[in-house]
Amino acid sequence: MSAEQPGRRLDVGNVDVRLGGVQILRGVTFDVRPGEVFGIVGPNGAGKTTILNVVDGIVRPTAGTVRYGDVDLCRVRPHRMRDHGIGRSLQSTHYFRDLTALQLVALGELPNSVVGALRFGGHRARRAKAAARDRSAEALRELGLERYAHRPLGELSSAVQKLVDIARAVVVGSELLLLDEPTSGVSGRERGAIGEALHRLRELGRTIVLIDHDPGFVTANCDRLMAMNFGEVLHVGLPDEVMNSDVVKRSYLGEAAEGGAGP
Ligand SMILES: Nc1ncnc2c1ncn2[C@@H]1O[C@H](COP(=O)(O)OP(=O)(O)OP(=O)(O)O)[C@@H](O)[C@H]1O
Repeated sequence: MSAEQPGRRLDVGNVDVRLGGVQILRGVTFDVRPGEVFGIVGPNGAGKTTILNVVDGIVRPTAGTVRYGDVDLCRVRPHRMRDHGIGRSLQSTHYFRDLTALQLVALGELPNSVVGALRFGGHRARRAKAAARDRSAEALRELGLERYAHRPLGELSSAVQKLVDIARAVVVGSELLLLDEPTSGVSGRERGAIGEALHRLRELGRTIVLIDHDPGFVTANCDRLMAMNFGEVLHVGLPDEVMNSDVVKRSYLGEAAEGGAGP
């Protein structure tokens, strides 16, 4: 990407994580610039999801720093990340198949609706609920999904279900979106729709950190990539540079480095 957009930068510095006596992350350092799509790649168990868990406060680092602009995210509780503009997609929407697209997106507004009802009751609670509904409909529109608003998720294609959940993440966090495998379970043909949505979100000034296993998808849709293995960063840089670096080919692509198939 060229000149940096205005906005907040995510800075992860020297993060270690130990869980159950096992070292999961070691010295992980990277930054995500405002308005960029930043991809994290690596084999199963490399520590990718743990990084998203550290950023949104579900896992606390045993050492290191995580800052978003001037906010120390290590001091923010997970349910307060929304106050700092941070939203996250679900790995699967399977348990919500009976909800309509609009209802799933509105789950992102639930804390505001519930707080409104408990605090104010009656008329103001109804207003808070209507505002939540409007905001959810707007997030669906932002991703061109308004025609699915009243359809149950279970009737929609995997790609559209993923996009609806990304719209829910947008409702939760308006600035920084953490997307865990947005193309998993989505056919190659439909992945283009996910890529287009990422570009649209970026045009609207949102910053995206995503994990994905599809080298073609991340190369086509990310501004920069970070490759990991065994809880450590192997390489951060432009997609082609990372995917073609010797250390990544050896550690991540495995056989591909010797002329075989990739993951
Ligand atoms: N709560 C936990 N307690 C102990 N070990 C854990 C815990 N959570 C994750 N791990 C281990 O940490 C390592 C990294 O897991 P993580 O889910 O971050 O990897 P990943 O790169 O996202 O993998 P995948 O691509 O399969 O989702 C794995 O070996 C995993 O078994």
